[in-house]
Amino acid sequence: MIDILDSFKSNEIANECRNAGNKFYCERNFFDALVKYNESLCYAVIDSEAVGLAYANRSAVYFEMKLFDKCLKNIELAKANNYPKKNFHILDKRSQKCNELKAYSNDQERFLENPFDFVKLSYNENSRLPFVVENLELKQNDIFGRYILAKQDFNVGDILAIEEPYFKILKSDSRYDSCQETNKYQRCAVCLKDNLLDLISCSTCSSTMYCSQECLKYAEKNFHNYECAIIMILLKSGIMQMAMRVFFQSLNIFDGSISELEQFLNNCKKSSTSVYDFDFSDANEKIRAKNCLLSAYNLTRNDEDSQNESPQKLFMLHPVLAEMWKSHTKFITNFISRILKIGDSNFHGICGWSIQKHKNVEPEMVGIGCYPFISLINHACVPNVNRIYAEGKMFLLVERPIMKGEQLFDCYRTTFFTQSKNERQAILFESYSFHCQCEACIKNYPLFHALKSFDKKLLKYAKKCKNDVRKLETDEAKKKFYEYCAIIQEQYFNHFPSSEIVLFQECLQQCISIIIKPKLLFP
Ligand SMILES: C[S@@+](CC[C@H](N)C(=O)[O-])C[C@H]1O[C@@H](n2cnc3c(N)ncnc32)[C@H](O)[C@@H]1O
Repeated sequence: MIDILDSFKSNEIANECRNAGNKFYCERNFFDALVKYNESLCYAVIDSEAVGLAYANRSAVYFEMKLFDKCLKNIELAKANNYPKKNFHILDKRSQKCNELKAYSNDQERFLENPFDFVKLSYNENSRLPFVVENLELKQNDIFGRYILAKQDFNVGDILAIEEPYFKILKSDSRYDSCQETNKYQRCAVCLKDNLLDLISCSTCSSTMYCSQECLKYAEKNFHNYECAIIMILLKSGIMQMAMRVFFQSLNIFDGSISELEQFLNNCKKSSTSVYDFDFSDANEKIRAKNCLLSAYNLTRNDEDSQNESPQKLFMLHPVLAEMWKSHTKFITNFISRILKIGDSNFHGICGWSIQKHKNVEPEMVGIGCYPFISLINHACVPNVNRIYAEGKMFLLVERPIMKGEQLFDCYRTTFFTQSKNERQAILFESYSFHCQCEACIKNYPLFHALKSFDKKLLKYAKKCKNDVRKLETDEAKKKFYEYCAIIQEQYFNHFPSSEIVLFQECLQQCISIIIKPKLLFP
């Protein structure tokens, strides 16, 4: 059973974690050392020596990693946070060495590339939705519900949207596939970035860290004011954690007034409200928050299987929430139940790349997010766009040519060349209650091994590219990305589906992974 008290500070645990970190440090396992030092920092009682010791030990790792600015910053933090004065000379010596070496080396900086220097919208932005290109429009029909239509031709490699979720949570629950229990000590609870593990702790609980004072203040204002006291239970509550986050953030838009939140939602009952009804270029934070709430609250949901878990137990753990529950039981029950139903078909797992060397091979699950624009895109087993995550944002990459008047389709779970039509139809119906009628399902496209080839020489080249692509350096991957886009664009109209095109599409995805992956890795 999870104990709510487990989430509070304890110098005994802080010391244990620091000792465990020291063992990793001696083995030069710097990643695990930093994770343990972060855990130690999180458990350390505010204003105690344990806080300073955790920062000091982190500075030692950054020194070894030649991350001199981070080392110096952590030395300052150690000194400002009760590191024993009698040992200041150790930090002063490290600081001096750091400054000497720093003058000769800016080696590490070249690894800190921002993926969004490469990943940019390919066309003018929509003036009201600055994260989406302008020549797309929202439509609706009986088969698909809402859908997104292209108002111009788009080419392979184009980027049509870069969406950042307003509602998102960091997951630290290993019951989820590839999600690490220690994520809470590896990533910022607000922006989900790792900041090379240079995180600061919540001053009250022992399970929440941030990459900056800005993120810490944002959390305290927007959700952590409620979450802090019940964080251990929330972290283990599965998708309920996300529903509760949406509730807390929504409540804080109205400065904690549940009556105002209820009234606001009652006044905006129009069920078809989508991102296209709002102006997201408005810089006013409150207006943006209300727009995000309404565009998430009106995402499609399947009301058929109605019974969801009640959040009552969670509300009873917190005096302010317990009062709210008593006065607004029906509203809260309906709100949480609606978010859970919306989540079933709309929330996306957020993937990220570990900065630990041996774990940087496959993306890991980092969190859950709500992306109200990307959620308007329907499924096809033969998609024309691909959803890709980088630094908590999701971008839409065109992976086969899209003609003016065509609908955008992404792939929810099943692609035509890896699963048979029957399998795909069963999975989609069970998870989303629709019968897929995409071109792959109607024309019964073959599985990969049965796909036709149209040019033996090109097929040989595609296989070689597929083999070599993982080993590319970032600059080579950027060049190859454009080469593969051009091949797919040129061959698509006469030769899709074919082995060559599917292989080049896979190469394209690999190139993007190489471009967006962190380069500075910890042993
Ligand atoms: C993420 S939403 C997509 C946008 C949705 N059409 C809307 O109106 O908001 C997912 C839901 O859209 C519908 N959907 C998605 N792909 C579909 C398809 N290929 N055929 C029919 N319905 C589809 C299903 O109801 C599914 O649960």
